[in-house]
Amino acid sequence: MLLAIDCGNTNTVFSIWDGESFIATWRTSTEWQRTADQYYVWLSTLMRFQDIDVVFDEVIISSTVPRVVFNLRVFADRYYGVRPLVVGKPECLLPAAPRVDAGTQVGPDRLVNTAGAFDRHGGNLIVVDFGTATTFDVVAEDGAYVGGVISPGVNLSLEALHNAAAALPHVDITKPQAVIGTNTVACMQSGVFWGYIGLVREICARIKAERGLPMKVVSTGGLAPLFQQAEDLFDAFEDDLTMHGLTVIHRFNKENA
Ligand SMILES: Nc1ncnc2c1ncn2[C@@H]1O[C@H](COP(=O)(O)OP(=O)(O)O)[C@@H](O)[C@H]1O
Ligand SMILES: CC(C)(COP(=O)(O)O)[C@@H](O)C(=O)NCCC(=O)O
Ligand SMILES: [K+]
Repeated sequence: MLLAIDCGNTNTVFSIWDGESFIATWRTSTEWQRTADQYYVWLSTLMRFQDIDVVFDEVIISSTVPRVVFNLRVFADRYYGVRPLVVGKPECLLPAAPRVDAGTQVGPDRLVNTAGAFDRHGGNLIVVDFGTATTFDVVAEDGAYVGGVISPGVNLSLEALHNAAAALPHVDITKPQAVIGTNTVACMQSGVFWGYIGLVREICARIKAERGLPMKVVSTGGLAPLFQQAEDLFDAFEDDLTMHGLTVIHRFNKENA
């Protein structure tokens, strides 16, 4: 049984893959201080609660937060006797090598999204991931990551307004009824929500023009559902894209080890 761990800057997701489907998925906040023992107590409690009695013989990790990887490695080793595969490390093979500037460290989540999206849709894709940051990953014809765009995340933008302006409150994002807000909260939600609609439309159009090709746009990440219901920006929405990518990379490494 495979345990797949996707650690973003805000949330860490654990999924159990039985070779054909995910039998369970749990989410916790990302905290680099969390120890191997704390991960185990948390995960084993949830597994018992859902009557899931499985043994992990493989673990794969993607982490945008380098500091958490050490404790996740200890967790895999101490409790399951497994040496995990860590995306971005030299020993973890990728189905297609990224084509970027020499010395660039591409975020592992972006490499994983690329592998997952190419497996499902083939090449010439834009993957938009609404996580802590909003990232655009450009996937070439052959499945290679060839660059992209990093924008501030939706919640990060709202937090920045709140932190920098004394009179602006903490606000949760939602789709506003109108563009013209008639109170402070509505004004802030409108600025961020409709601003993001414009950002996504403009960036995707420019990427397509730069590549000179028709491209499919796939969305994923914690806040993707909010934008999926809003406008015709995406050809597909996949909330499990990163997890799927982890299983693709895991399979590729097994087949090519
Ligand atoms: N179901 C949800 N509803 C509302 N906000 C969410 C939900 N899931 C995640 N978020 C928020 O969306 C943002 C991105 O989350 P996530 O995709 O988990 O980020 P990351 O992968 O960078 O850790 C975070 O600010 C998080 O608080
Ligand atoms: C851009 C990111 C911060 C996005 O992280 P996330 O929103 O998934 O937490 C992450 O992919 C990262 O740290 N990337 C390294 C730089 C790069 O990808 O070019
Ligand atoms: K992201």
